[in-house]
Amino acid sequence: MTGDDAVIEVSDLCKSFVLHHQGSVRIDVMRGAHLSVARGECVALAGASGSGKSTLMRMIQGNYRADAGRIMVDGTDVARADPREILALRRARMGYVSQFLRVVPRVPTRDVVAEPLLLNGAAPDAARAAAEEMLARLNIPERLWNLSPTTFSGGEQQRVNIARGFVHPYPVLLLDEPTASLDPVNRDVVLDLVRAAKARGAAIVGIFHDAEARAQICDREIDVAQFAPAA
Ligand SMILES: Nc1ncnc2c1ncn2[C@@H]1O[C@H](COP(=O)(O)OP(=O)(O)OP(=O)(O)O)[C@@H](O)[C@H]1O
Repeated sequence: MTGDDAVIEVSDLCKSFVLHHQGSVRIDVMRGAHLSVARGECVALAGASGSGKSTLMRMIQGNYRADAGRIMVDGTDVARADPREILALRRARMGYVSQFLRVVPRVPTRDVVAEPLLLNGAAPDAARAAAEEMLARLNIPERLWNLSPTTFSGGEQQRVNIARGFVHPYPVLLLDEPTASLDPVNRDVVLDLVRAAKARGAAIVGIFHDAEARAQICDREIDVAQFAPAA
């Protein structure tokens, strides 16, 4: 694949952490990391625990700052973008699904899921209807839709997160263990959502400890350990 058709293009990426409260110890996590993801492709970040999968994903998301290198995401260099540009990218073009739900307390589940559509200009009725369809698809009982998801079970919260991540057609999706706490039925729903996102052209980067899920939906695996400075 050439860089021209890549939606995500990471190059020469370096990251170390300095532990200021522990004698300023420096941990070099990666040097010269690179990654290319095209439209419609799902790439898994693989590698042993501690090799830097989450760190790389958080840098693509703009949560961790890169020490050097480029992180092009749908035309924006996240490594150099200011916070406003990163927020704009996340709002319209880069969805993120983690295992854990973080929401404003007391907002009903239906509104939590509709929010990405409303932020992107959808009409309230259409956004609510799309949110309900997604919640039904992910088997969240209708009696829960008016409640805040803060008291939901781990698997329910994860499904609300997934509904929120897939309700808007983001061209880029970052998935951090999206099937971790799910039963087989809901896991298959999520795998179908990923397949549909690929079919509409989304570029996806994911961390999947579930090897079978990874085999079903990922086109390639990148072993992040190859970017370790000592390697
Ligand atoms: N915020 C942080 N501050 C300091 N060190 C960090 C931070 N985040 C990650 N690290 C270090 O960076 C290295 C890579 O961690 P990371 O969480 O990216 O690995 P991982 O491959 O995702 O691991 P796992 O599969 O166990 O989740 C580890 O040595 C970790 O201690």
